[in-house]
Amino acid sequence: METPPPLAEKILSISDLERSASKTLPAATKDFYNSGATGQVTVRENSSAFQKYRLLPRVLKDVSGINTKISLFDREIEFPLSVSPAGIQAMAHPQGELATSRACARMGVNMGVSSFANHSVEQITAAGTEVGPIDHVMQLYTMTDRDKQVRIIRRAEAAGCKAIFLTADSPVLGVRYNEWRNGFQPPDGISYPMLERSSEDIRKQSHDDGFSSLNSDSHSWAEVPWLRSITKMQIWIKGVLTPEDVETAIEYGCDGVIISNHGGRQLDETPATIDALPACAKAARGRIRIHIDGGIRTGSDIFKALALGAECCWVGRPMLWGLAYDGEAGVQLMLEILKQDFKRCMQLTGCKSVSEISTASLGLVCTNGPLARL
Ligand SMILES: Cc1cc2nc3c(=O)[nH]c(=O)nc-3n(C[C@H](O)[C@H](O)[C@H](O)COP(=O)(O)O)c2cc1C
Ligand SMILES: CC(C)CC(=O)C(=O)O
Repeated sequence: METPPPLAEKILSISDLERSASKTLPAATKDFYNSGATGQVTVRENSSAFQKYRLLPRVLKDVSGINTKISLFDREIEFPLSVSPAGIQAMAHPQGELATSRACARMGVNMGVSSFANHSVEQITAAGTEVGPIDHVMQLYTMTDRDKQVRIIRRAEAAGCKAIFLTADSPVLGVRYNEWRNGFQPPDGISYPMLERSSEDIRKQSHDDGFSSLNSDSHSWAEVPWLRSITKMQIWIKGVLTPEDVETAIEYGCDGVIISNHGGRQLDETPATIDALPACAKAARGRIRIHIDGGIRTGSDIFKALALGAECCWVGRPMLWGLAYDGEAGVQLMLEILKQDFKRCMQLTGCKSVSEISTASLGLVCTNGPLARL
């Protein structure tokens, strides 16, 4: 009898991908990837908050030849999405970040490289650029060892990264019951080349202690002028949720902010990023780039985020699910699903280019009453 093809299951959506990938992962890895902090309130709300909004299509509009592209780092990307920096991708697939980089390049989107990557920034950028045009950004934590931090910055710059994404929401790790219950540690053989940590070093400590020993809890906005003084790369702040911090990022001359709660993995019960976005975008008044991540799982989520003021969205877990499902091809499938879904959403709402997406296409669901226009 013929054996069925290995990937016979039809993956049509990111939830299909999540379901299928989660079955293939060891329990502690699945929990590490999928869970968040404390009561998981923000993890859940990041996705469910999108449901407050309804799409208001304009009909009988010619949507042949629509254009989903946006411009970022002086280049066009295929649609307003890129892959967030997320650590320890080799647990999902041995090729980890190399596979992600290739898939992003093939699909014409950009990628964030985590400080906790399992391949070096040089290997990751090379893997993508061999496939096609792609820009990378280097994610950075404020570290206790400043020399090591400078080495990461120099290496990222030499490898062609366009920006530093300074993660600002993590002076310490969030309260993650799953990691503590499971005694989470990356499996043997997995290293952090950017942090100059061998697998042996990593396995001497709990994940939480390992993080605290590398990262400083005495960070401040003074990081920004310090970074400016040592690099020409753009400086973005990742983890902003308030208009006040958008204003401060502008004062400090940052190039962009990512409206992010770290996928609900840091402080639980922060607002869903889609709920934090409108006030942040309003405060920005076009003076700084506003991007968003957290809970984005469909093309209409991307559409709603753009309508509410984001220039581009980023996804973390969907990439990890893609990797676990089928390595590079799985990440490509994830991006293909979101791209096609976003394109259909634009066509069905009557938007021919990304610049036409606005609150005119959104309504807000009210508990007792008609849909409110924004
Ligand atoms: C397993 C995992 C590891 C992550 N590692 C990092 C990291 O090293 N640095 C960082 O700034 N954010 C990290 N993040 C957060 C992502 O960059 C991003 O903010 C988040 O995943 C977006 O939410 P989503 O997963 O719902 O798309 C990580 C997220 C996950 C799920
Ligand atoms: C590998 C981790 C320390 C990265 C992180 O920021 C996270 O788990 O959310």
